[in-house]
Amino acid sequence: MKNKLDKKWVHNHVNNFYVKLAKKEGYRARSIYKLQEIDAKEKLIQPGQIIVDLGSSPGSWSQYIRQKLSYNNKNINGTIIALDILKMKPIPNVNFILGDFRNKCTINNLKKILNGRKLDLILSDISPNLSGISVIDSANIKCIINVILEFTKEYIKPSGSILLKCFYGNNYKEIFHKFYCIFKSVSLKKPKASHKNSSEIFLLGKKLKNKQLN
Ligand SMILES: C[S@@+](CC[C@H](N)C(=O)[O-])C[C@H]1O[C@@H](n2cnc3c(N)ncnc32)[C@H](O)[C@@H]1O
Repeated sequence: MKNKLDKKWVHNHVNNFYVKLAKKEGYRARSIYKLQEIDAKEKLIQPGQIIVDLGSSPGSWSQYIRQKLSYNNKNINGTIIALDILKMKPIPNVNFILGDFRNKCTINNLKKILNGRKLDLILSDISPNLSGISVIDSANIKCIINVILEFTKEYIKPSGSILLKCFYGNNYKEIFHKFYCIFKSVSLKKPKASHKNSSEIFLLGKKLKNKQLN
C-alpha cells in the first residue's frame, strides 16, 4: 500500500514539474519535453523539412517544431502540418487539419497540402481514448498504428524518419517487428517527461529499407 502511494506521489510530482515548466515557458502541454529530449539527441527537426504532427492538439509539439524551423519571428523554413480529431488553437505557419487519421478523407486533406511532396519527418503523439478494457484498447492502438505505418510507407522520403508513440501491451512485439521490416534503423525512446510507470514508449524509425522504396 505504502509502495503504491509512493509511486503515485512520484508520478504526480513528475507530472506537476513538467506541467509547471510548460506553463512557465509558454507551451500548451507538458508533452513538449518528451519531443524536446528526443530531438536534442537525435536532431530530428531540421530547417527546410516537411513535417507532419499527428495527434497535435493542444499544440505543444507544433509550437516546438515551429520554433525550430523559424528564422525570424514571422517566417519558417519548411512546412508544418498538424492534425487532430480535436480542434487546435491556431499557431502561425502551422497548417491544421481537423479529422480522424483513420478516415480516408482526413488523409486526402493531408495529401492536398503535400501536393505531391513527400515527408521528411512524421511525428505521432496520438493516444486513442482509453476505455480501460485492455482488449479494446490494444485493438484501437493497433488499428491507428497500422494506419500510420501504411501512410508512412507511401508518403515518407527514403531518407525520412518517424517518431511514433506506442504502448507496451499485447501488440507491441508485432508493431516493433513491422518497424524492423520498414526501417533501416529502429530504436526505442523513453524520455524523462514520460513517467517510467506508464506503458508509453516512443519508437524511432529512420531511413526506409530498399524494398519499401517506390
Ligand atoms: C497526448 S495528446 C497530444 C499532445 C500533443 N502532442 C501536444 O504536444 O500538444 C494525443 C492527441 O491524440 C489525438 N487523437 C486520438 N486519436 C486520434 C485520431 N484517430 N486521429 C487524430 N488524432 C487523434 C487526441 O485528440 C489528442 O489530442
